[in-house]
Amino acid sequence: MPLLDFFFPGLAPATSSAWPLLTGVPSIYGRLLCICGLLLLFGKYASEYFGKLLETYFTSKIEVPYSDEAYDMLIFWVCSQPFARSARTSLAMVDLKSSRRSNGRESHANKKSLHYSPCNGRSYFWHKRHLFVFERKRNQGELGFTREEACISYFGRNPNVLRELLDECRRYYLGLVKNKTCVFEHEGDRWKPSKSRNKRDMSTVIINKKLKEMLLGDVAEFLDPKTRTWYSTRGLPYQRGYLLYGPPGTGKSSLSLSIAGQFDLDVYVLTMSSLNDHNLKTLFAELPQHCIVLLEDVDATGVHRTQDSKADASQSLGQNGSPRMSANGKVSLSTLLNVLDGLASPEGRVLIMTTNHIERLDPALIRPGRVDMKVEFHLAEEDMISQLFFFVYDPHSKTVISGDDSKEELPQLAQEFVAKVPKLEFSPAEIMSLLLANKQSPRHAIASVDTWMERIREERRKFTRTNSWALDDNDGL
Ligand SMILES: Nc1ncnc2c1ncn2[C@@H]1O[C@H](COP(=O)(O)OP(=O)(O)OP(=O)(O)O)[C@@H](O)[C@H]1O
Repeated sequence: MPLLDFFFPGLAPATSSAWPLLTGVPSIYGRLLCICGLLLLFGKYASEYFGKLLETYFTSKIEVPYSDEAYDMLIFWVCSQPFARSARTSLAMVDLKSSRRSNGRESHANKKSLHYSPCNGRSYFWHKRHLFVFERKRNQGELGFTREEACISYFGRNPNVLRELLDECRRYYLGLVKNKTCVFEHEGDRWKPSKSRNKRDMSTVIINKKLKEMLLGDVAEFLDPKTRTWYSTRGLPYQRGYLLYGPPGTGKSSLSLSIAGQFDLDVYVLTMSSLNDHNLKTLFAELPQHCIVLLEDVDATGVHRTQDSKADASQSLGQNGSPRMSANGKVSLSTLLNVLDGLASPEGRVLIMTTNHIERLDPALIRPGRVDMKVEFHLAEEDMISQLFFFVYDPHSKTVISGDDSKEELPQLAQEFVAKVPKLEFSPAEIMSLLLANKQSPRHAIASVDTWMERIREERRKFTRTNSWALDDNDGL
């Protein structure tokens, strides 16, 4: 017993109380049953004990939280490994690589193919002459959210082996997202990678050439390492802000994604309507260096002007130092202004705000320093209509679609199309929808202009009526 207690502390009391029972049982079968029970108890206890001992002294481990991009790196690599295919309990997900492999032209057979990764429990696998254990757990987090966590361990005491494995996962993942723009969205106060999109070539966004060059030149200059040194020697916060404003469907979001693709930056999208002051501060504090923070439709975000828009950061703290929420639980303007200027903002952060209504924005939000360049987007004028036409039908364009008209005729057809579409009335998005609906035939697009215009105008009239009713209803309330 003392020996048992020495090796397996806690087991001896259990077995000692079972001993008199064992000796007191008169029947041989009863004794055998007791012995089996004791052996089972001992076996379970010993395996747990040795398992813990092994884990504590002879294995190395790295935990990877669900909210971090490293989680995706690990999972995508795991999915590509043979051991993942033989796991008996798996999680099924749509394969990120499938569209890449098929070069965008997915046949029905491999469309949205699934990949499987082991879940709930441990999977053992050999890799580069080491035995690893992959484990995935699900914990119940705050507010009832289920939080996942993965960990990878190996039998050995050199942590570099695990780091090298994670580095391999990282390289594999970067290969997968090559030519893609990684977009992050928030879940509570955590960033989570959402879908990665194919990089959008800058040439596919049609705006005034000079304006585009000016904007790209400004971003390039800002991201130049020399500029960073320039900022730091002067003690200035190394951040830049842009405001893209104009009617819906004029290319503001598309341009933001193209900039991200061109400069190989990740995009962090902030949806202000689902945030409060505390979450906004935490999310800003967790942004990486060199990224784009995209604040879309900033006028519609619910940011409201507080009495003290110039309040300092200390004022937004409650009595016990905890962050004070704005009155309606949403983000207050003062907090937004503070995080944009504040120390929590990362180095090299490019802020892009987009809006359809610049006149609704608080002047403090878009003052120089917070917004360094304002770019106005317009409805399509003559040159833009013509560029959109060539973009869709020009055989030299990357999105070539063979048409029924010869190439020589195209300039002539473009002129006809431009002559039929009124200037500064329709957005590029609307014109694109017409052209794409007739992508096989420019002639057909020209013939459809009148009916298309009529339809768009009617939709607008309906929309205005509905909106005015909604406003009347609100007035009534
Ligand atoms: N200037 C443009 N050049 C090329 N495509 C455009 C342009 N503007 C809009 N489009 C097309 O129209 C669609 C909508 O564009 P986008 O979302 O960028 O507009 P937006 O100005 O951000 O609109 P909103 O203000 O409603 O968010 C996209 O699919 C895009 O390809």
